[in-house]
Amino acid sequence: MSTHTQAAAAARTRLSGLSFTKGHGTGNDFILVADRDGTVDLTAADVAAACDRHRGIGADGLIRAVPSSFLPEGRALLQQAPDAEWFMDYRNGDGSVSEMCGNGVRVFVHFLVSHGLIDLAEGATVAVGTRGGVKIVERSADGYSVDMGPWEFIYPDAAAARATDSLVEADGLQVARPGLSVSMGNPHTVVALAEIAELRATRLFDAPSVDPLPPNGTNVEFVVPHDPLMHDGVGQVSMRVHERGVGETLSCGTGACAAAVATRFWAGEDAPDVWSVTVPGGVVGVRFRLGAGGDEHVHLSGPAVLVASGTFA
Ligand SMILES: N[C@@H](CCC[C@H](N)C(=O)O)C(=O)O
Repeated sequence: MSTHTQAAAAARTRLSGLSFTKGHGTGNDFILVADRDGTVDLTAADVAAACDRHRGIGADGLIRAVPSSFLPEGRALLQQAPDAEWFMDYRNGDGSVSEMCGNGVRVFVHFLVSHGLIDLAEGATVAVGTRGGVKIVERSADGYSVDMGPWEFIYPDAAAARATDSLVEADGLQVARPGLSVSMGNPHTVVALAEIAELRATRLFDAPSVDPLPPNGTNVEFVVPHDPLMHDGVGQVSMRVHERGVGETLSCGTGACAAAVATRFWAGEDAPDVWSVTVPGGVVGVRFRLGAGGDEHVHLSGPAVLVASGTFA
């Protein structure tokens, strides 16, 4: 047996008997595991085996729902937000950790509600602990809306000078394109393309090359601003994404936020504060609003769907 096969077999043994639920937000899919007493210890190999689309359940990522009090980073968050009872322990499909997942946090809250772990009426909010800080999630009539907090440029000096911060190459694109790197807690590099045909022709099986690569790697979004850019006062973009630690996904919530940040920046002063981002798996909404501290927050809205529950054999 190869080393890889042995590691996968060992991971399957460790996962055996674990209950899970499968869910998605606009096609960005997750395995969700409830860990009420903080005893589920998953290695990167376990997560990769579970997310394997041929030999596992298959998913873009795995989310462990664990009381914040069981994790050092959760306990630190509880000091400032004692109501952030549950922590979203998010891992990418390759087992790596990310700071934040915008689609995942909606599906996470829907999982908590559906499993009776929290009560959340329509219009009510819940505080969720994440590695990217506490996020406030509101239940709406058709999904959830998340206050993702403030955004930042990863290279603020380049953005202030309206200079290119990186060059991005991908299969199917003839020449390297300028990228704008935005942090939503996790890193993103956004590239504008002129036409939908170009977006379709871009091949995202392999990771695009980004030079320079932000210090912790990056998720790469290719966006096409619609023409006209606005419809009924709402900015419109189409997007495809190659996610760090995953590959191409049908949707990325933090990526949609970064795409709206970048397109609004490129569009200038008259650009709207409300955006509709079309991804291969559906449509998510992005809205910019002032937070209580006077800084600008990004709000992400979209659906959350649970499709099946089971137990690892
Ligand atoms: N799909 C997610 C983002 C998941 C994390 C990302 N791959 C990273 O490594 O930062 C989303 O909906 O935001």
